[in-house]
Amino acid sequence: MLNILQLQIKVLSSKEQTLNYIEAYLKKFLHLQPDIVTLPEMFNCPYNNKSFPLYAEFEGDITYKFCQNLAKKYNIYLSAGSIPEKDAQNHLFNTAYVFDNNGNCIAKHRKMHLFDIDVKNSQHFKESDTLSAGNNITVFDTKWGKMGLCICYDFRFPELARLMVDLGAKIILVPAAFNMTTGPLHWELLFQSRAVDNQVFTIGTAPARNLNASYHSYGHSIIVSPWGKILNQADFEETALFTTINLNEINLVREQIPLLRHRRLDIYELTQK
Ligand SMILES: NC(=O)CCC(=O)C(=O)O
Repeated sequence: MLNILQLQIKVLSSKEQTLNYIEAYLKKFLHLQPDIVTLPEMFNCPYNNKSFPLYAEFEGDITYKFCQNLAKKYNIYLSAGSIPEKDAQNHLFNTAYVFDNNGNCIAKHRKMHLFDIDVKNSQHFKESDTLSAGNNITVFDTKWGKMGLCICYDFRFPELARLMVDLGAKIILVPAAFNMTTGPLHWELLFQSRAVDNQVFTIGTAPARNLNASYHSYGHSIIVSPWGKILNQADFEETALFTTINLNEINLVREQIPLLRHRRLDIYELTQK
């Protein structure tokens, strides 16, 4: 059994205030004894290209340290959403970290597929105006087994999820911030599809909607079982989702519907370069 707490928080314009707020908000739910706490994509920065360079931090700076301490202080695994990260060459990345309950960083993922879309008379966003793409598939060990980590638009690519599962991931963590055009159509569908195809738990954590922000998050943080069942889902407001999952469900569904074994790997293969 694994207790998951997803914090669908609002992103404030002051980074310091957001970090303080996260700690205060988390404290309200600690009595539930979460094992893993998850945060949204770009949780310390308004989601827009103007803000990414302004809020960006080197690895090990204030937000990183805050997350490390939070994990250790409250004895939780923290999937620390994502933040704008800068490197020594001043490249910016959309980067997700996971910390264990001793505050050790056990995973780092730089968003591989940048969110560049242009829907006619509707949602336009071009992350590549400011951000560079990461090049690594991220699967990491925990005491509950292997988990995969990707960020929002990354999750649209079924090849990535399948490669994570081939590397042993049993849960896929997705800090995300879908929008009001694609969210209502694709959000649930994607989390259920990836869960059903790969027979894993999928966990998407989004920011709460802020109508004063330039980008309106769809919210709807979600957790789906390997059967494809939505176990819990938020609406758009600030909230915390607490869900207990049974990892045995992965084996059960895989024994009863042996999709991964039934693949015709003699005919086709998916390989990582
Ligand atoms: N932040 C993102 O990557 C947004 C992805 C999104 O909204 C989509 O439709 O995909």
